[in-house]
Amino acid sequence: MKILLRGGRVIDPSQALDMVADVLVSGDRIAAIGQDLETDRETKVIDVGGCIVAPGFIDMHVHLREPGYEQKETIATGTRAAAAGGFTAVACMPNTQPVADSPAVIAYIREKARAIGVVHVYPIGALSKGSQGEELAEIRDLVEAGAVALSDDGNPVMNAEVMRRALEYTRLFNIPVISHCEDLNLAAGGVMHEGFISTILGLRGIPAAAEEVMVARDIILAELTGGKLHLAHLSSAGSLRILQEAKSRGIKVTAEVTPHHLCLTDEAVEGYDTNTKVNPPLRSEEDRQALEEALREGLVDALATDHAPHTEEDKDVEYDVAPFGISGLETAIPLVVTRLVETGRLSWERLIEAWSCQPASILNIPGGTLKEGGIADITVIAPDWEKEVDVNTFYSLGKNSPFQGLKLKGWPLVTIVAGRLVMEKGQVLL
Ligand SMILES: NC(=O)N[C@@H](CC(=O)O)C(=O)O
Ligand SMILES: [Zn+2]
Ligand SMILES: [Zn+2]
Repeated sequence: MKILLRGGRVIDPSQALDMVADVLVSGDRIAAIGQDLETDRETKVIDVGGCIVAPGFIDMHVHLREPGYEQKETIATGTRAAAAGGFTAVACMPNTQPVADSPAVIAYIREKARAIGVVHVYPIGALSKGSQGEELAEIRDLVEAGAVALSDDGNPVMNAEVMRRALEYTRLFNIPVISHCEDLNLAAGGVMHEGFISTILGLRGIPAAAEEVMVARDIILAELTGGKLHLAHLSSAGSLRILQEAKSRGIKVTAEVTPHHLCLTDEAVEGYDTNTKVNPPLRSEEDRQALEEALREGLVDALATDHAPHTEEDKDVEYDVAPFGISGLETAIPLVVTRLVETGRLSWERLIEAWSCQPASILNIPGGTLKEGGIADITVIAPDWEKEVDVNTFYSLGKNSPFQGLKLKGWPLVTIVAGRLVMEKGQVLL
């Protein structure tokens, strides 16, 4: 099977490539990039004139919910949501039931993904047993089973000594520790950003400091141990100042931001829509602008959705008791394209670097490049394709999006995974 993507703007930051060209896929590999490539009768030709052709987007932070919470999402539905959203690979968080703290759960996820998934799935192992933050998980076993990183995401690691040992031990395997930075005592029962709006709405706030003190702590521990630290879903300007200082001193730390923290602020909570309830919370406009700038300049390395699907039942309750999370995979790319790329605040090159090259490099997984001979994971985006977000068309079981009804441009047009056409014009083909 061959596929020819004809006449797109091919942007591959890994090779400093930005030109109008054809891309030929043969089997599971990139066969050639060039002008007017020849085709034979077996080649499926897709006209991508006016579109962006990029190395496959990798979402390094998703919650697939399986095993245990299959009513929220499954590996089958979550990977289809990823393909529909323009992603060729996802890394999935271990806060399942049971928690992915054993080789058996990691193996289960990988096997299920191989059998019925439509994009690559890289499991992240739990850092501590049951993600309780007390006793380290069997890290060697998790890595041998295929975990690409360790995290207790969903929960912070409150015990600094446990975090220290995780950062120390993971050095042996050269994998990152992904930290959900939240001091639970400071966050204490909060449900949104602590500020003027939380006061007006009468909702309990989570101060930015709850994140920032943990960012500072984890960076200090990364320096102490030499371990690789990756900071998940950063939300505040203060976190970025600490990150800046750490990077300027050469500490091994990387960071990600989400589309929702780049596109919304705490003002979105004003209608008490529980789909705006997310952890960390949507923060102030000043924070949002700082995140945008940090992504643009490369202080923040990567974009990630933190796709956190929940059922309508889960979310159809009072703001105070609703679970945290946004179903993000199927709006992520058009949100960032519409708000940041089309407005000239983020280049295509930087977008692709942050959502393809960097995640591959941070997790040390295949992808992030269109090099000839490499695996054919490709994302095509149609910058001019405009349509409204409709959660009813999501492949994800999680319809919990605060972006319902929003008109966006720059939808993903084609997703190719290991040479297989898995999505065309928004329709998943497998
Ligand atoms: N981000 C969220 O609001 N929710 C995540 C947990 C997490 O990423 O911390 C979830 O698992 O639902
Ligand atoms: Zn988290
Ligand atoms: Zn998460």
